[in-house]
Amino acid sequence: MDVWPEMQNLTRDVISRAAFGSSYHEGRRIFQLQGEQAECLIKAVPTLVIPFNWYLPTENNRRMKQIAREVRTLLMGIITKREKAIRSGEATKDDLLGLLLESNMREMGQNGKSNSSLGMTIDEVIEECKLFYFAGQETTSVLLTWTLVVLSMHPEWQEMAREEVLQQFGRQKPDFDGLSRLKIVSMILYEVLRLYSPVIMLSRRTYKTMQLADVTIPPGVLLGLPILLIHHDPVIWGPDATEFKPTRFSEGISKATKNGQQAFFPFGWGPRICIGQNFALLEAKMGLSMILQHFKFELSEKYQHAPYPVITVHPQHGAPITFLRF
Ligand code: HEM
Repeated sequence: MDVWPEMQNLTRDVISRAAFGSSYHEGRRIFQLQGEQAECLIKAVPTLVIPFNWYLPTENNRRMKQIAREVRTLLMGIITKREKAIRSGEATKDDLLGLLLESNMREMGQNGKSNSSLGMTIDEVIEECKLFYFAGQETTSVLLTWTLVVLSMHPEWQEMAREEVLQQFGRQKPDFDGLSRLKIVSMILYEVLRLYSPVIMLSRRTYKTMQLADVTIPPGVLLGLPILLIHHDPVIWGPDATEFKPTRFSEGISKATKNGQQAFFPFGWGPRICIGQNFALLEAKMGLSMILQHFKFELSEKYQHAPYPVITVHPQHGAPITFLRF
């Protein structure tokens, strides 16, 4: 089976339930559209050097605007339904959207104005929802897909991970405490995040003159932080930088590099570090543990190794893997 769409469905379902309380089916169209939007964006990137190209009514630009409108309408529907349910006391408030709306309504209420500058506008709530839909699933499905591919290529690590999982949980459903104790599985996930960082690059703009070693950077300069490149640099990781070697993380992240340099940042760094990193790692450990508990797996003959970036690193020709129940 091609595990790539399967992992996408899994992580969509998880984020949909955790963040929006709705089932995967309710968000299905939004996910399809967000995926198509990412493809359109990638197509548009080479044309951005043409001045004002962004505003031209090209087919790609028109489709992007259409998608943005449709996603907005769909999210608006979910939000208004939820606002009504909160007001009538019918809604559960333990998912992200519930918490966001409830706190927003309280904020607005306390300030006695519906347009209080302290609350969020409906557009801001929509933007937060879009970000969580995208940030919360695409990245984690990529992590799980590459983990299954890499463990198929390295059956000895697959077996070690399975042994650890079976020792911890047997055939029982994994729980939070047990998942936090999985050492080999964590090392494997870190190594996959290093070699196949779902996000390949971050950007930052200087807001004042900055000094970087002996380079002075004026305000307003856009800097690219090439995560994937740094994660593969032999100067930092050693001559085996491109090899799958989870043992480099056996004493934690800070000891994984050659001279203790902070060079592992798949979730970003600083004040804007990924808000969902613990959620993502827990989800990946849970998904992987449940697969390892029940299946052995290997790459199908049809598999072609071709990681390529569509905002995150996708397997270009899918990830066909054969599963054997045991
Ligand atoms: C393997 C999985 C994931 C990876 C590799 C990842 C990676 C990242 C990265 C690199 C950033 C940008 C940080 C920066 O600009 O410095 C980010 C931001 C963000 N991520 Fe994740 N992420 C993952 C999973 C998740 C999940 C599961 C959620 C939600 C539950 C999530 C929500 C967010 C949000 C909301 C932001 C924006 C934070 C901000 O701008 O302040 N991410 N993520």
